Amino acid sequence: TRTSKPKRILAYVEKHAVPGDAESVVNAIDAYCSRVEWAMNVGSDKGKILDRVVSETDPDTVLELGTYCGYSTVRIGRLLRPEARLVTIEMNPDNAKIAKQIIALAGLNSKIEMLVGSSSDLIPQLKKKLDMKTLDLVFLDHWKIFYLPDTRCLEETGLLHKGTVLLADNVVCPGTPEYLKYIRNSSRYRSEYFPSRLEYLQVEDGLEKSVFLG
Ligand SMILES: COCc1ccccc1-c1cc(O)c2[nH]cnc(=O)c2c1
Ligand SMILES: [Mg+2]
Repeated sequence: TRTSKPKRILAYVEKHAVPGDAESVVNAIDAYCSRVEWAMNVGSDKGKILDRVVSETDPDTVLELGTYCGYSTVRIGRLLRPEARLVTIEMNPDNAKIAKQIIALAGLNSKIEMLVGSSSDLIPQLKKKLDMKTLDLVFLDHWKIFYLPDTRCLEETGLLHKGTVLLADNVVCPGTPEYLKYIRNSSRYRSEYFPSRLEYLQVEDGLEKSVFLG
């Protein structure tokens, strides 16, 4: 097929964003997806909550699960200090190709590394592959059935430290019942739900913030 939704989003960003201006990239994607065609970016309402959590955490190391077109990758990356690092994992190579171009256009290549593959395969390799000591922030925004197994894997690979923040998108819509049940009942986390709206729509959704207690 000639174009795909991610390709149409990239074309719109190339036309309307200012190269090197991450904010203009975020605004261009929101303009396109609110006016032309819906896409599963975290969006601006939940994005403002994401911004606040990122700023309060002020992380040196961030892991994003689920890149899609790179909207939240850029949204997070624009708030990071120059020496901070964000690793984002995307399993769809076509999406990864588009996201790489959107991240480059935002001028964030120096802070962001994209890995293409399954999170379950790549998480165990993070420690040695990227000399990842531990993660300060994890943004879960990929397939909902992977939230819990990937969280268990992060625990077991020693990538979480006392105070690591897990922030999960879509805990209401489409919903992540197993993940919520685990994280809210575990004595190893302190969780808080931030109600919001599904991106570009009036449907309820929200973010679950969970602090690892060690
Ligand atoms: C493909 O379903 C799209 C959809 C349809 C209806 C409601 C929600 C969603 C949705 C919203 C999101 O923010 C998402 N974030 C990450 N991975 C997703 O699969 C995802 C799905
Ligand atoms: Mg999402």
